Parts: sequence; C-alpha cells; structure tokens
Amino acid sequence: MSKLLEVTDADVVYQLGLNKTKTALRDVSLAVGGERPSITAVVGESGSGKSTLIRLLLGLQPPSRGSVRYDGAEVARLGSAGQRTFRREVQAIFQDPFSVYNPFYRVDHALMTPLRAFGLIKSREEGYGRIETTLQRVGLKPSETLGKYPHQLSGGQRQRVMIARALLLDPQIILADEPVSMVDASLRSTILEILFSLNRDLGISLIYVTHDLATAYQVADTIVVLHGGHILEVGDPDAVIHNPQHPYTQALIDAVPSPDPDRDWNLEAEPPSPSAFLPTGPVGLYHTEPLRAVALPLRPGETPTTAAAVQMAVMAARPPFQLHPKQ
Ligand SMILES: Nc1ncnc2c1ncn2[C@@H]1O[C@H](COP(=O)(O)OP(=O)(O)OP(=O)(O)O)[C@@H](O)[C@H]1O
Repeated sequence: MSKLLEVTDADVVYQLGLNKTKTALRDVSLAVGGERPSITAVVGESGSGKSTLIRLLLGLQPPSRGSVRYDGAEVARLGSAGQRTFRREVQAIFQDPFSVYNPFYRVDHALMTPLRAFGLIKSREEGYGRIETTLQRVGLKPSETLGKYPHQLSGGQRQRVMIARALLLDPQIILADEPVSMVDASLRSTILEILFSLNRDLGISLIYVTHDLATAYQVADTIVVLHGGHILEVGDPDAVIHNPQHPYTQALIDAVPSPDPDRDWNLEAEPPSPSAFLPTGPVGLYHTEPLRAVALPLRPGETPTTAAAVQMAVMAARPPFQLHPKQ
C-alpha cells in the first residue's frame, strides 16, 4: 500500500490582470496511490490544463478552491518535516530532461545532490553504490553514464538518468510529464516499460501525463481525459477506448492514426515492413476487419497481433499512420 495523493474538487484560477482571470482547472478530483499502486494516465491536448494539474499535485500551485492532500494531510499546510517528506516521496520527471541538468556539471552531480540534500547517504562511496544500482535498474551502464556531461548522453539516456534521479529518493509517487515525447521513437516503449516496471516491481504509483492516447492505453490502469480544465471522462483503458462516454474522447480516439481504405497503394512495390512504421514494440489491432484496423501499442500481458495482420494494417494505412517512422 502506498501513500495517497488526492486532489478534491479543485479549481485553479490564474489572475491575468486586475479584472481578468483564467480558470485553468475546474472541479478536478483525482486520487493516486493508496490501497493499490496505480498508473493513471492524464490525457489532454495542449492547453487542457495538464501542466497546471502537475503543479497542483506537486504542491507548487495552490488550488483556488478545493484541496490537495498527501497521506491525509493538506499539502499547503504541511510543516517543514512534512514538506520534506512530501518533496522526497512525490517525484516528477519532465519531458525535456536537458532543461533539468546544469550543463556545467557531470551527471554524477545531478544524482548525488538530491541524495545529499535529503541526508540519505553518509559517504560519497555509499552514494555511488546507490547510484550505480539505480542506473542499472533503468537499463543504463554506470561505466557509460557516470563522468559524462549531459550533452554527452543521448536524449534517451538523459531521460533514464532523470528516472534514476527520481528513484534514488525512494518515491511513493512519480509524476511523469510527457516523459517520452522527446525521445526517439524506438526508445519510447523501452522508457514506458521502465516506468511500468517501477509500478509493478517497486509498488510506485505513477501519473503519466500525455497528449498521446495510444501510450496511455499501453501503460495505464486508469485513463483520465482532461479538456479545457475539466475532467471529461475517467475509466479503465478498455472502457474509455471501446466505449467512450464523451464526444471529445471519441475525437481523440479518431485522431489516433488509422488505415484509410481508400488509399491506393502500389501493390507491385515492396510492401513496407511493419517494423519500419511501428518501432515501439508489438502492437495490437482494435478493429480486426481487414483494412479497418487501428494498430496501437500492446499493453503488458496482451498477445501481439500476427505480423501478417500488422502488415495488412500498415499497407492500408494513410501516411499519418507513419507516426513513428524509424530515424
Ligand atoms: N501562469 C499562468 N497564468 C495565466 N494563465 C496560465 C498560466 N499557466 C497556464 N495558463 C493558462 O491555463 C491554461 C492551461 O495551461 P496548462 O499549461 O496547464 O496546459 P497544458 O495542458 O499543460 O498545455 P501544454 O501541453 O501546451 O503545456 C492555458 O489556457 C494557459 O494559457
């Protein structure tokens, strides 16, 4: 059982001028953690209020109405010891890890500093021991990572170092804000799998904030659809995808690139290999009729669709289907 982070009936209203306000979130309620470690995906387009929600959950933005509670206590009213625990146990991973690093320090510094700041280590050696174990946990080789400056790492490595940095603090909850939007398509599923394993193996609850319904479906056990600062729909991924209650959710589903039966493919030409279009790992097909299929990343535990079926979907797809062409 992990600690519960809970937003209840919250509004966030920004003051734009003397008489002008902007309501970025209205009547939002959301709970993460508690009885069972969970993965909640918050899906919304630009301007829907995702960043505001993250700031609210991190205690960086006070609600204009309603409450944000962690382990039963109002976050805004936590004393200094409570604040410290909250800041350690609720970690965030942002979309552009480069902006989080100080370019003048080696990554060791980014990893050691929080360990020292929270008094979690007694010596440099102990720190390096924990750092090396944690880097391995996220699939990085310490010998290829430590001693490097941020610009000497790939985007995917930087993002994994950020996940390691969060993990070092032994968090209860991780808020991941578009964690895969800036990494190479072929790494996307690897990073999502790492996040998924933190939940499955370490019991960490995750909030995965994204504009991408497909990856939300892939990892989450609950999908929250945010639009214009409102939560329009909440449910388990299958219910949300197969039986959306709100037209906006349907529009999001429709926006997932799908095959176009009218597309005139030159069948004389060598058909493209599915892997050229779908490097994010095995896929499942939604509508199984030929030429009407929608390929989405597989969720853990699902059986992959046969390569032939994927090939058919790819052949029938219009260009936007090539969402993640190999670089
Ligand atoms: N500090 C602020 N002052 C005034 N308005 C703001 C402020 N921050 C955000 N907003 C407005 O609140 C709304 C929600 O913004 P927010 O950044 O939370 O959305 P978002 O879903 O994260 O968008 P994006 O994906 O583009 O970052 C937007 O209309 C934005 O212009």
